[in-house]
Amino acid sequence: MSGYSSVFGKGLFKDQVILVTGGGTGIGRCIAHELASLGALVIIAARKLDQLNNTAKEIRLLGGRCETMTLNIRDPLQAQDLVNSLVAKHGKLTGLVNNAGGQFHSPASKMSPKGFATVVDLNLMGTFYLCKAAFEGYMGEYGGSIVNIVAECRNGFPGMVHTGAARAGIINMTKTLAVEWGPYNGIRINCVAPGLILSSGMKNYPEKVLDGFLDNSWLNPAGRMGTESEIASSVVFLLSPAASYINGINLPVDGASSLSKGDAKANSAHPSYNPAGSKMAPYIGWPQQGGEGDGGRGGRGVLKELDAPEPMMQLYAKYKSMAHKL
Ligand SMILES: CCCCCCCCCCC/C=C/C(=O)SCCNC(=O)CCNC(=O)[C@H](O)C(C)(C)COP(=O)(O)OP(=O)(O)OC[C@H]1O[C@@H](n2cnc3c(N)ncnc32)[C@H](O)[C@@H]1OP(=O)(O)O
Ligand SMILES: NC(=O)C1=CN([C@@H]2O[C@H](COP(=O)(O)OP(=O)(O)OC[C@H]3O[C@@H](n4cnc5c(N)ncnc54)[C@H](OP(=O)(O)O)[C@@H]3O)[C@@H](O)[C@H]2O)C=CC1
Repeated sequence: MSGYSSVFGKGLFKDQVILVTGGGTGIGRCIAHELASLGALVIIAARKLDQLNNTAKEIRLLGGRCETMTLNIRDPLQAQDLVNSLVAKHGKLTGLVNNAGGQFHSPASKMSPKGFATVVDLNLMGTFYLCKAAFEGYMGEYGGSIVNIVAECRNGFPGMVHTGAARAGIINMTKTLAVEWGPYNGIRINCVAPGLILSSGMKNYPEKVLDGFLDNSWLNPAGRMGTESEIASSVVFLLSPAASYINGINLPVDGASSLSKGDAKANSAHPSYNPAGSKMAPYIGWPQQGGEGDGGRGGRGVLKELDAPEPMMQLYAKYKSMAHKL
């Protein structure tokens, strides 16, 4: 169609040098492919060089540009060195995707302090090191765009308290950096929060946990897991000039599963797990006008506290009998 000009096209990132951490596998690999197909020179970095080289080879075979560098994101000096040598070689670092990360499944009650700290160190600290290195090594002077891959955690993260805390920290850090760094030649920094994604990352989980992920599909309005491409396309958008006025956001890409999550089973390993119902007394704000006997049904001239199907009314009556008395 004539008269329209869209940034979306093969040359979208043609002058860009974009670093993708964890770009050898899974979601990072898919992001690297997508960016290279749109013209970027993609630098993929992680610990295992063989995986990185395989991905770089795939990209080059398809006509894209990709280089590899080894990196442990838990080491701030490695992050700094990598950015400095990359900028020395290519003259710029216009984009950064902090995708490397992960965790293990464990109820909080069974998690050691070191296990918690390890995952916070990997995800939260690792992301901070790379952001800071990119700012100091290039973006602070010339601008750029950063996307942090987190995990959907808006309702907490039952079964993975460490990563929920770390990712929430990244989301908040992102907001702060958007404000602090926006004025530096328009740095933009945003998050993408994947829900359950069919990716190589799933290989890290034992069968029982995977069964739990699959079981959870009924809580997901999409009725399915997501794809790596669904994450990559969101990253492409946020890195692109089409998102030039978007800064400091977190974009959940989860089929709305985080809006419907209610995974009370996640802590079932603890001996005090009580499937019969919570022992925490509910708070009910209605005045105790009808007494407890009517279960909030009204009648005898008093206010009806709840208008619901009978099974819910019975539950409400139970809650009323447990309720905090103020
Ligand atoms: C249940 C239903 C929920 C439904 C809703 C879900 C919606 C979203 C789902 C999101 C799913 C997420 C998927 C992904 O993220 S895929 C990416 C996957 N990749 C990974 O996760 C790999 C991550 N793992 C690692 O990188 C490392 O294992 C890790 C960094 C975590 C640890 O490596 P490190 O070598 O540093 O650790 P150590 O072995 O030295 O151990 C340090 C302490 O941590 C404890 N630990 C480590 N692993 C485990 C484990 N599997 N279980 C328990 N504890 C563990 C270890 O014991 C050490 O502590 P202690 O010395 O005190 O014992
Ligand atoms: N798949 C899913 O359902 C979800 C994934 N996520 C997140 O998305 C991101 C990508 O996950 P996914 O592709 O599924 O899983 P993968 O396990 O395939 O990807 C993780 C990548 O991170 C790299 N990595 C891990 N630790 C380090 C480190 N210390 N330094 C440098 N690189 C590291 C790994 O490479 P190497 O081992 O070579 O270092 C690997 O390439 C992760 O942050 C993950 O937690 C979030 C929510 C859901």
